[in-house]
Amino acid sequence: MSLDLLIRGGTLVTPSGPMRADLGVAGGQIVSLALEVYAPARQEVDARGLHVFPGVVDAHVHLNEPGRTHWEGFDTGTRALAAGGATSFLDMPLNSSPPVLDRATFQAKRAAGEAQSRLDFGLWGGLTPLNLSELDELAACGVVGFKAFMSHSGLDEFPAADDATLYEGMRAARRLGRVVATHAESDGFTRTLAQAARAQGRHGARDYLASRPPITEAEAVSRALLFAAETGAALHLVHLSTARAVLLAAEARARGVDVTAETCPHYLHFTEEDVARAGPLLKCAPPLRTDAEREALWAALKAGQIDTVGSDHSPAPPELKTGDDFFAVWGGISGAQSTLNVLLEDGHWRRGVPLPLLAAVSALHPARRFGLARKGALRVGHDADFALVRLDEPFTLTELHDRHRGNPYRGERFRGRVQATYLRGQPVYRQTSQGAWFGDGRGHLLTPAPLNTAPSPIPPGGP
Ligand SMILES: NC(=O)NC(NC(N)=O)C(=O)[O-]
Ligand SMILES: [Zn+2]
Ligand SMILES: [Zn+2]
Repeated sequence: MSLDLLIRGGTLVTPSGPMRADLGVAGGQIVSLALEVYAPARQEVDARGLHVFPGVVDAHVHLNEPGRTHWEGFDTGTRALAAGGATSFLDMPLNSSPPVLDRATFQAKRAAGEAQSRLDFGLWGGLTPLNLSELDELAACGVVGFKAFMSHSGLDEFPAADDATLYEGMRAARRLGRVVATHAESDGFTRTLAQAARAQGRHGARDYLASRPPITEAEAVSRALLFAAETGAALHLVHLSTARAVLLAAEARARGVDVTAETCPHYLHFTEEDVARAGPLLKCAPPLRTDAEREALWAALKAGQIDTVGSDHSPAPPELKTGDDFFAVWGGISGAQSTLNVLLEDGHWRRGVPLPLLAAVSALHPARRFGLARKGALRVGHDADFALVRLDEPFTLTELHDRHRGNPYRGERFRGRVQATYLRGQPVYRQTSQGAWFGDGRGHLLTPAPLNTAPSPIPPGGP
């Protein structure tokens, strides 16, 4: 067979460990994977000295198009993702305007993505008190799952799911074979604590952090787990910020609850000290935590208790990210480009996390969990989605491609630079001596295969 592309001599990061092998691509798919591939190829890439990672599948981004493209859109957002080694992503139903709550709003976002996205993308639908009757339609459209907020989302057009809505939504999701994702912070807790602080004129960064303590996450996670246990729904806990919450998920899973846990690069890289220093660029909800909490999250990840790492890339224009009232500035961190950088520098280099586990949380597990059958692994028959990475190359992250200049990772030092990213065998990003190069291909909408059960864990500590 003749190949379109041959990646020669790289170190492939496979679930069973790093492996020196050639990778042959035809028709956008991986067709051969062997110590030495002899077939003729239209193009050959010398990957000696490089690691070949499965393309990152970022299951949590907010690209906000249509309607708030000036916050972030498919074009700039997917440049950043591609430069960070991502090849597919799942876009949240907010903060695009209107949010994705029914067929018409799904179609509008789908059209925007098909016109502008450089990467393959799936879409989350919303689960709010406004659209319980639209979940069947959204499933028929091909959403990967339903996203609910258990506290205020920041936008009145996307109201939080009260208990009855969340419970009914889970029953529907179970019937429809889709995952429910929760932003799990207790509304009662956070609302009261925030009001008390503001009433006393306390509105600094530390006051904000103190208004969302770990118990607010643990309480909401427990409630979501109870509802998942009762309804049999598949639950995905997004952006867990504490090891306590991760442990609650692990215990529930041991009891047979179909639950997966996500954390984000910012909880693995920054701490509350950084929030006090960097200000609103590091405001998010749930907020950044202590150094000890960050270490506990890494331990949980190493132990296989964290299934996925998603960026929760959620930028806003600079005017919404400034101001003296920390409660009033927009919450959300720009991190689409740096997920793999954080996993490699903080995980591989500093804490000895095995590469297959890093590939699992960033690619294999999100692909499995959300039914993306041909994504997430370097495997014959899968889409030829991968990133070429020079693992030991130190660099300072200065060239960022997301919409706005404000990015908390700007100036951070990492080892493990992405040299090139390929989507279905086509280059979408390349690091050149003149800077970044981007291809002009467009991504496809990804719709989920019928729901898989929880991802098969990689043994802790690697194979
Ligand atoms: N509306 C948002 O983009 N919210 C996001 N913002 C954060 N995490 O601060 C989120 O995922 O909750
Ligand atoms: Zn959230
Ligand atoms: Zn989010």
